[in-house]
Amino acid sequence: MKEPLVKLCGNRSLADLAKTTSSGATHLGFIFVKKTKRYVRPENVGRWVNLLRPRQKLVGVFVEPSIQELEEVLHFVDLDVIQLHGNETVSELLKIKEAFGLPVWKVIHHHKDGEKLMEVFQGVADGYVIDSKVEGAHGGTGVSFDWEAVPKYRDLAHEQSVSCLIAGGITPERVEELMTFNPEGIDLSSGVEVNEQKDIGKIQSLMREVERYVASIPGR
Ligand SMILES: O=C(O)c1ccccc1NCC(=O)[C@H](O)[C@H](O)COP(=O)(O)O
Repeated sequence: MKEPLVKLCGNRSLADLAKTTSSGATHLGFIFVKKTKRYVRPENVGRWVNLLRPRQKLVGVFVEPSIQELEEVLHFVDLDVIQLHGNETVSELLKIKEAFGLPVWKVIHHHKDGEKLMEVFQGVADGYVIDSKVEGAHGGTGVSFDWEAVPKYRDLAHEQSVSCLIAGGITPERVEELMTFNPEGIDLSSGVEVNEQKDIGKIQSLMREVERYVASIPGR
């Protein structure tokens, strides 16, 4: 078992980013989906990351973006990963990979055919984020799915030799329970927020739980 990837997503301000970068998170996420509550302007994100020079990988979250939309963001922000959080097709993923040469993570909204959908993206997606399916929303809902399903998603991604992060309603209080299913990585937004801002206390208590889990891995 390896140390889990930790993605802190939905950074909305320089203050949020200062808190998330100071944690041991491996990935920091930004929502570039217009008309959603965590949308951030790419020019602002470009400025923030230059001020902070984060060591962590930067992930841009999009829903069915056009190539032009992606170009506009990448002009300002040097993303490490493009995360597609909508109903994108294999051919759309291929076009995006060809256009930018960046790793593309596909979000699978957990449902009974989630595994079949991962098979469809085999050899194309460079990673997966498994999130809850909530009517009328794409992500950042604070709603979790049945974590009994985590091992099957993790193993399928492992067979494809790509990463798999679990998202949806994870909180510092519940992360210990989630870790019993040995996810490769976790992705949080609402669970480390208070009043729509990232909360340093919640981030620190999340990272303490993750460290406790890491310390319990045999051979450490
Ligand atoms: O966060 C949003 O507002 C959002 C909007 C549209 C598409 C995706 C969005 N969030 C994606 C994320 O990566 C979240 O981290 C993930 O869904 C987990 O969210 P939460 O349940 O709040 O921890």
